[in-house]
Amino acid sequence: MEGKVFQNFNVVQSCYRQNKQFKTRYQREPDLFMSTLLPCPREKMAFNLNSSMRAHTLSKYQFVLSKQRTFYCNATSSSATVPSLDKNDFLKLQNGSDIRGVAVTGVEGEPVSLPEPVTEAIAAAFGQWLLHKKKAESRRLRVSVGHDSRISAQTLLEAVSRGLGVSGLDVVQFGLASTPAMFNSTLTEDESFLCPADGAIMITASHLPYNRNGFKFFTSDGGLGKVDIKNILERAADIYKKLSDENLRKSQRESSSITKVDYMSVYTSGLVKAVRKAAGDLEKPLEGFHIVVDAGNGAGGFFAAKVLEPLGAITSGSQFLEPDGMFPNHIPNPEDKAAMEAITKAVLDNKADLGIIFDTDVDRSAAVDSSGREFNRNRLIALLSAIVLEEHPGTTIVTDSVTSDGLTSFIEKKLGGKHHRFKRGYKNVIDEAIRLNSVGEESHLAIETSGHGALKENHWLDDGAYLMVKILNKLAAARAAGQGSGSKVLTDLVEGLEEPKVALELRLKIDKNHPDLEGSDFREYGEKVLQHVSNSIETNPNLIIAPVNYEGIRVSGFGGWFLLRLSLHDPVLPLNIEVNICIKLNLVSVSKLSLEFFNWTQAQSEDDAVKLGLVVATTVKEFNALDTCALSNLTHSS
Ligand SMILES: O=P(O)(O)OC[C@H]1O[C@H](O)[C@H](O)[C@@H](O)[C@@H]1O
Repeated sequence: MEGKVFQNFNVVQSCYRQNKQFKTRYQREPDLFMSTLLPCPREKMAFNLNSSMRAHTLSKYQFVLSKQRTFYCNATSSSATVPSLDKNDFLKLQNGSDIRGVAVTGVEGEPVSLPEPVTEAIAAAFGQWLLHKKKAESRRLRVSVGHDSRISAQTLLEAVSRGLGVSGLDVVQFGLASTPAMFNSTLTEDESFLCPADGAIMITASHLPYNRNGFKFFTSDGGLGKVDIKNILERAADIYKKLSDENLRKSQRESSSITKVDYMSVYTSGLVKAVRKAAGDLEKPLEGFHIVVDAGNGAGGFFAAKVLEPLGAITSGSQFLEPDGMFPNHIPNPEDKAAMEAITKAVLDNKADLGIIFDTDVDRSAAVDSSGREFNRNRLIALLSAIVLEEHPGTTIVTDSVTSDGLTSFIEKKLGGKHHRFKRGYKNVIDEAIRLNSVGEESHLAIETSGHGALKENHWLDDGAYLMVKILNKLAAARAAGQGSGSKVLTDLVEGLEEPKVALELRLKIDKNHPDLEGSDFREYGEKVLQHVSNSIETNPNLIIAPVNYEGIRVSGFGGWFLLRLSLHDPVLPLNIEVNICIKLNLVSVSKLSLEFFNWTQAQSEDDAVKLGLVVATTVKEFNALDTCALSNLTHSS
């Protein structure tokens, strides 16, 4: 592996140079350090504007002039003011285990909630949190920072780097990167790439619209969870307040080195090595395979040129590989219908063996076989389960709560594994798999219908690219064993998976301001709705409440099931309904398996879905704060 540090420069505030000893002392005492060193708002805003402009201008020439250069950013006065924000404003930026907000103007009714000063405070807070966590380290800490293709990426990258500098941490900028690569950088042992990083920040808002952005944080223990994110936002609110303290006007800033590193080359070479190893150390195990990639103009374009091509695959027909934060072609999201249609079309048009699609920051993925069948949602889980259960017979597969009944019988009856249907939320699913292992139940795969999937062998990292590597391994191994080419080996692996005829998700909004909430939290109201549905259904002889269920209420009946639960983030009760009428095939002569028969089963399934919808509509009708329009549309569609 060749070390490629292609740019290295230091951002040093001249006024701080005399305080070298200060730095060493306060590195160990972050709170004191922060309260003493934070600059005043006016200086700060000026610093933001000047430093980012100067850094930008200089960096253009640094590539040409030298590999290493030190320059100074002096804060000057400005009339700009930092908007007044309190702890609640910061806490509103939490989205489960991520931070998300509006980073640029342009969408009516969506004011910017993640401006540069807020970003700086959040990054400084992460630095402070990391210093606290790594108290025992005697050396200076470093944090890697990467971003996806969003139009606000560069501005936020600069603000994050300044914020980390405020906390006295060194910054290693990776540029365009994937979320899993950022986590990986906390594990890689290679000093020439300044790895391992003590912490990593990915600037991304996954598949959300162009005006949004946000952050994911990692240490070598994995992604930070909800509790730590809340802690960081609380710290950020305090830091931000101190930024407005006029008494700190004369404060000085820590020096911080910022180094740019081409880390994606390390990460991608790891993926290439994994496939070669699985194929018995063949240099080009995918030679002759035609695989098209759709990156949706996110960060995943690297997969074609840096992973597939070195392995020998033909990638012509790949599309939307260039980063473009306006996402002009489709949303980079395997859960999006238009996105899946686009990759399916590319596979069919190019007569490719396989199609691969990523979300914006490559922590999710899906695939399409040569006939245009999607490996997505339950079918992707079934495929990965089949691969993992071949390697680890009997292992437990942990999934989210909206997986189908057909998947359970496929995993348990066909593959001989155990299906543990847990909660929605990739972090919940991964943490549950880790917990199971810790109490002696072996689990090697945690995967969501959203396309987030993590393997024990890959440090429980939800990596869309690594999921695809597992699929490529299967293709390459089958070819090496002379078991034919193309994607048939994959399609055969999911043979027997029973898929629903009807699968729908309705998202029923709770009006947070409705008087029926009586000032209470929407979650409390949502829980009341769920309790009421449960009580009403208990006595219904046509319906069975799932005895083991980890969120909301899951009910079977009318040839299918529904799950009503509280959204992880929004004032919404998502309702999933799936129906697959079961016909005993031995009672139906093969001649009847015609289009007519297919249409009949479809119509029956739709009727059953409506019946399940009606059950919910009837039981929730007294809850006036719940918007049931989507349910009415369904039940009146029959
Ligand atoms: O609860 P919901 O609103 O349906 O959202 C649930 C989803 O939220 C985010 O997108 C997470 O990344 C997913 O892991 C999770 O499944």
